[in-house]
Amino acid sequence: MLEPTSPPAARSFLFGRLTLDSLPFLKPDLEGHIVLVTFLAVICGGLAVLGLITYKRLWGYLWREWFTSVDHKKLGIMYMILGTVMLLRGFADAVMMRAQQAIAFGPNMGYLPPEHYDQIFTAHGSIMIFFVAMAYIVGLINYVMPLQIGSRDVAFPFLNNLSFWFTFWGAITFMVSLFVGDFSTAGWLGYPPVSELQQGPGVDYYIWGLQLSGVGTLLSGVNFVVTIIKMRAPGMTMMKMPVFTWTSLCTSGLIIATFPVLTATLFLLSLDRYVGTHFFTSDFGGNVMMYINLIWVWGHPEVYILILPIFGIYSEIVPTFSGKPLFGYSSMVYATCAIMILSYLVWLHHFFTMGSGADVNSFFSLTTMIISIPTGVKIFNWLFTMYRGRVHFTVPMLWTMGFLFTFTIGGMTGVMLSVAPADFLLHNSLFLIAHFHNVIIGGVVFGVFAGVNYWFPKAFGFKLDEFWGKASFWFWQIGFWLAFGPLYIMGFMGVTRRLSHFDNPALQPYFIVAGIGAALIALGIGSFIVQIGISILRRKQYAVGGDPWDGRTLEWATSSPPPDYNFAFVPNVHERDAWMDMKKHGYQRPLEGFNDIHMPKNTASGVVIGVLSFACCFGLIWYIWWLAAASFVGVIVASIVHTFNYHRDYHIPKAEVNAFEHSGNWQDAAQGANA
Ligand code: HEA
Ligand code: HEM
Ligand SMILES: [Cu+2]
Repeated sequence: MLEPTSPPAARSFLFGRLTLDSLPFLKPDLEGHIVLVTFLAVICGGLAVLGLITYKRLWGYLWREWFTSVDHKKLGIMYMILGTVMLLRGFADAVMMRAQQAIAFGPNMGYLPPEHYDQIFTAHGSIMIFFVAMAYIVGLINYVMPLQIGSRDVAFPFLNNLSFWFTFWGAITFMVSLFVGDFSTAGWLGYPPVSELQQGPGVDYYIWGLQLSGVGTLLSGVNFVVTIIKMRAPGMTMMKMPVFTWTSLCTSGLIIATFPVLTATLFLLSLDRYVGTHFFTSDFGGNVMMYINLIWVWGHPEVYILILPIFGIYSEIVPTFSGKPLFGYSSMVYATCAIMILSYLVWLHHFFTMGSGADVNSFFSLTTMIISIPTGVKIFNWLFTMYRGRVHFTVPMLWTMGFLFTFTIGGMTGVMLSVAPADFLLHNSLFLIAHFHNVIIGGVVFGVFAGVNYWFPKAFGFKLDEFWGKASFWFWQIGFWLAFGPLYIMGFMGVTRRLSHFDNPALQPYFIVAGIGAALIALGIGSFIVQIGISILRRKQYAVGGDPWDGRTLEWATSSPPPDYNFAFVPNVHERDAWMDMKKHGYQRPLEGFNDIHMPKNTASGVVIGVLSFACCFGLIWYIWWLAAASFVGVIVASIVHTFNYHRDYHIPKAEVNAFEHSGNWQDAAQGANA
């Protein structure tokens, strides 16, 4: 039997099992060269960025205004930047897989050996879920939700900063594995026995990267729930909350209930790997199915954690650009809650084929199908909102239309998979791969782009370029169908997932089309980056006021970008769509009578605890025990020291508030609407 760890001979006290052989870019083969080129590119790019920051003397500014910031708006933006950088990484992995599968037929083995291909799909899947989709979602909730409920920050601002750094260092852990050591080959959910028996540090990178970011996410979930429950503006009852806030609440509830399961499961897996227990392999009474159940008890709700806030984004965009209140507000809220609860009752649909028997399968089949009903309620509510509305086809609305079309099809193929007997044929086929990219790209990714285009003017005071926004949309939309349409077809023909080589040459044309689709998606990502760049260059021309879209919810009641304190006076809420209601009643922004505003102060503790936690994880990954122990003690000490910091708040003097409220930053609603 394989030993879970490498032979002790290669270990030293100082460096644990880290040796020069652990550096893949020193290996003289093709893979070594690929990693070397990537490594050099990253080093050069990194040095260029660091050099530029130093040259422009930005370090102090970044440290004071961003890294140590507890402002939910800045943290939100940092999450969005993290998500975008990781999207480039995750997409690079996808392109490598598409290139391999387009050429590896018959005698041609392609350019990636199987163990490398396996690392790539594992890294792609886990990066896309944890560091792209989750980072984007936590970022958007962070930015928008406190503004929507008329609050000045989240409930625990320091915790928010700490969450970000945990997530950030989790992402760095994954990135380091590219150049030092290797990565897990066990898939994005780390199934044993592979995850238990794979030698080397790969699985440990996976475990500790996810532990760091998982704790960060859990803390964000707690923060959001408390914020939404306790910090709403006066008059905003639960049933007057904006739908995005509702979906954020439900998602945070799901996070609180499921992420501890992930943490515990990965902890048990690390016991199996580090101290030789056997929770998840058959020796001594362990059981693989235990892991499969636990990981899906987290994994299935996770996909609804991703989609619920995105549904919230569409629920804000559709009414704004249809010039009507959302159709069926209450049914939207109840549907969200129903999905939240149902998402706990379906996890077994991921392993219908693993021997639960017909009765159990039927139960999970039915619960899965039932989720289509609240989801359908939402789809029809959006359509009825548009019906007889004056629909403006702005870029956010375009993404929304693309979502309605694409996601509905992806949802339907999900329902096909939920038919247990059909799943015996489709499980682990390319049909499954097409299903979930269909809902994740057509739902989550499109929604993030819709949300970014919608709220960007709020965050930066200027709109994003329309032409490049539309270009990005069409490249993604067409690229998606070319990339994943062939996978549906091949899935029906029985082609399974996670293959790095094929014998049947008849399949090659499908994979080539899929490759072309990925190329179009690359153009879509490129257009998005050009869109941001051009808009920054033309920011004067694209400048807008506080309320560029004639918005309905409170985030549009303040300036763009909002001041540190969000609202000089906390708004009073009387109706749903509070800001639209205020506008209808001839709201005038008060220009006098300001008070000092009590705000949380920035702190370096989050940065320090984040770095030390990463050092601890790195030590654990490489068996550098002194580093792990020292940095663990460091984390505890830094946390205790932080509790003795009594300078946690400050007041923005009323003179400063007064100056801002009279400044050129302000364009009032009426002006804003026409800007
Ligand atoms: C955002 C992510 C997301 C979302 C929203 C969904 C939504 C759904 N998923 Fe999917 N799914 C994944 C991400 C997601 N999934 C992932 C990542 C995997 C695979 C992981 C892996 O193995 O690696 C997976 C795998 C997966 C499986 C396992 C298959 C297998 O391993 O063999 C199944 C089986 O039941 C399934 C079903 C469904 C269903 C029924 C929905 C429903 O929620 C869809 C509901 C929506 C609609 C139906 C469309 C709109 C509705 C109407 C217009 C109303 C009318 C319609 C009807 C009455 C039918 N999914
Ligand atoms: C942008 C275009 C994308 C392309 C071209 C792409 C391509 C691929 C490919 C080729 C695979 C491997 C399929 C196989 O097993 O044979 C894969 C797997 C996967 N992808 Fe994507 N993907 C994209 C975006 C995304 C996004 C945005 C997410 C999630 C947010 C995602 C999540 C996953 C997951 C979870 C897996 C499964 C990994 C595993 O098997 O362990 N992908 N993708
Ligand atoms: Cu599921």
